[in-house]
Amino acid sequence: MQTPLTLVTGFLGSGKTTLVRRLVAEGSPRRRLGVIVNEFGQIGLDGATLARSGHAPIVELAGGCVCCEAGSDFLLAVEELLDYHPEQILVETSGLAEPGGLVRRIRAAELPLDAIVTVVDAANLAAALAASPVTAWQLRAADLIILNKTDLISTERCKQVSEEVQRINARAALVATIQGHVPADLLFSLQMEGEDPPAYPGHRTQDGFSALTWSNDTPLIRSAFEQTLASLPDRVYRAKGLVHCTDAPWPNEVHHVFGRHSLTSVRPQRHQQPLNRLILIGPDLETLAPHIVANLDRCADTTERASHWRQRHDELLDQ
Ligand SMILES: Nc1nc2c(ncn2[C@@H]2O[C@H](COP(=O)(O)OP(=O)(O)OP(=O)(O)O)[C@@H](O)[C@H]2O)c(=O)[nH]1
Repeated sequence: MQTPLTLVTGFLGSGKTTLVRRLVAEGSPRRRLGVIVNEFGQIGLDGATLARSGHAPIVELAGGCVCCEAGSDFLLAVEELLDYHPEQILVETSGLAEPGGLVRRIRAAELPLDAIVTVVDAANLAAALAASPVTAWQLRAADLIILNKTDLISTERCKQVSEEVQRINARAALVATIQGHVPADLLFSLQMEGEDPPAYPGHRTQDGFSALTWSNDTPLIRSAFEQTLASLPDRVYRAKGLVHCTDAPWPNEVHHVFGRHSLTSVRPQRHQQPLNRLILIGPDLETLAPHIVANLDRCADTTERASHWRQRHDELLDQ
């Protein structure tokens, strides 16, 4: 029997990696997982995040949506993963992928597809729907909708958002979650019903989204960096990356989703090059790029403090 696939989709920052990370960390009863993770930006970050969470084999496809630019590499990624003999393959699409195009590829390759799972940021559904038609396509394609981040809204609001989601897709099962907490058994017992979602070729060019990559090799002043994140233009819907600040030796995983940001300290890695990197995603970021890059560059700490930090950082890693 061929290894079945489950697609995990959902708009930028909705919590797809959080869900997959949990499944990888907790493992799935009876199923050895393999993961394909697709990123819109040129630098893949989610693969490293997932690798820190467990032992499942992971293949990363960066630099475009798996339904279009990265599509030709998708089958190669499946083949690569099959060398590890997984019993279930999770495919995490980029936040801008439209599932119909990917389903078409999967069907053409005669791979078994179990179900499409769509993760929704319950606190930002309206913003995501306004940001791109992809949000509604992802919802309509779903067999299971995971209404995530319900900790950020009231019970009353959660009910309204559930109703809105059900107006878009009345067929899918709906589960409200915090941090993508869904039992693996529920997720892997799904079977696709109904017709395949339609494909929307060329959706990326119509959307006008772009990814801006920023990196540098000097540790940052935390307060300045946080201030810069807080004042990012509204059009930057999503930013993520890994940065080092001079107040601590550990790197920080950075997330920014529709104006809300967080920095979480993670395990250090030796000789990480570049020291800091951030990917920012939104429509037509080219015009904003010089301003954003200048503000981020200004967060670098002084040469003297940076050299102290490097010494402390290297000593710590040598211990
Ligand atoms: N408050 C809250 N934050 C959450 C929840 N789930 C995820 N997050 C946070 O939301 C941010 C984005 O989560 P990810 O899992 O990286 O989202 P994603 O959909 O994989 O993002 P992209 O791959 O960039 O589209 C991170 O800071 C998560 O910690 C939740 O239930 N509640």
